[in-house]
Amino acid sequence: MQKFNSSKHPHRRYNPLLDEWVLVSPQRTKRPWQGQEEEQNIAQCPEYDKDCYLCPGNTRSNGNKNPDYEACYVFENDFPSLLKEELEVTADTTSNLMQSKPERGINKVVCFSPKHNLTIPEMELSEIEAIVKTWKQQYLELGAYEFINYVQIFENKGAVMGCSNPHPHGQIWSQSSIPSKAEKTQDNLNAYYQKTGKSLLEVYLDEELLHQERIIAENEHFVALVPFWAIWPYETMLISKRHFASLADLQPKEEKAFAHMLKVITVKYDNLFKTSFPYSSGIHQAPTDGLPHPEWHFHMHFYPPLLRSATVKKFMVGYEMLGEAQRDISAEQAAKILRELPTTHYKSSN
Ligand SMILES: O=C1CCN([C@@H]2O[C@H](COP(=O)(O)O)[C@@H](O)[C@H]2O)C(=O)N1
Repeated sequence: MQKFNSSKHPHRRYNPLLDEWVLVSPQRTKRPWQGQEEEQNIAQCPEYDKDCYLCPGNTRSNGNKNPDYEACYVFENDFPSLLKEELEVTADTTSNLMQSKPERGINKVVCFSPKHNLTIPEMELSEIEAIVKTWKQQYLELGAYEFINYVQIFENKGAVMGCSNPHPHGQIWSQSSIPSKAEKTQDNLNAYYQKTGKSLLEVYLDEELLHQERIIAENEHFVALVPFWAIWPYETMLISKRHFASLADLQPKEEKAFAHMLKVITVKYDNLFKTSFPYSSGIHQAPTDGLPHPEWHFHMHFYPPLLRSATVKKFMVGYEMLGEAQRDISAEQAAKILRELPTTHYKSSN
């Protein structure tokens, strides 16, 4: 019988944050591709677009006017997925199998820069630090509402991610409940913490730093890596070295280090296929329910769709919808490729 080799043979990996498995098939990376190719959106954007709803001084689609902002600009989403108003709940008529409940929340749009054509990897560190400070301020402000118990900060970047506008921006959806993925993460972090008195991600990070094979970059306060259980080909995580629960605890030096690591990972991403690299990214951190959350360990996920070029993306369909997530290229191979990419943006002159 042949000896199992994880870089050659199919195997499943366990994700302790979501209590799920992923199928890894490293032997499939050579299969030919005659499927869909996403045409590359290489149209060069101007620094200001008079028709852009997010550009400074422009009027948004519902008539609200943006100020001539010079750094980050935050406004309440004109088409929110959640509403602030409290609703009177009538008697519950559904069965146990059909449960539903009203959900309140506040949606914000965060414009990262007044420049329509700037992206995070092309920003100065000071501009990225301004985004981090804005995220922290929004987390504190939204978390202070008594009916807001969870704040999801995220960015959909690139048309292929359904992003409706190339202007650099992200969103914040804050709400009364803890949404499913954050709740599953919290349950698993808490189970580990109750059992060991330790932070699952702190112990995990120590092991990864020992192995080094999935590490992409590190600075004094943060590590960028491809998680052992990664699903998307170039999925990564930014994990704080210190065990703290949320942006509320981020110290000034950590703010700078977080901004630096955001720059490093997004520059490497753009350098991978020499294109503006699409992704959905988001921060997972403690709820704002006023309870102590010693189990939470601040971290950020990057879920990029591209598979092997600027125009070939991974699809989570078929077996992944019915069985479980599956990937070809291994986490170790993806980490090595990202680790070896330069931290100078391919478009920069210097
Ligand atoms: O005039 C506008 C246009 C877009 N928006 C909001 O901006 C958000 C754009 O974010 P995405 O491109 O990631 O979908 C989207 O949620 C949309 O509702 C406004 O609030 N006002």
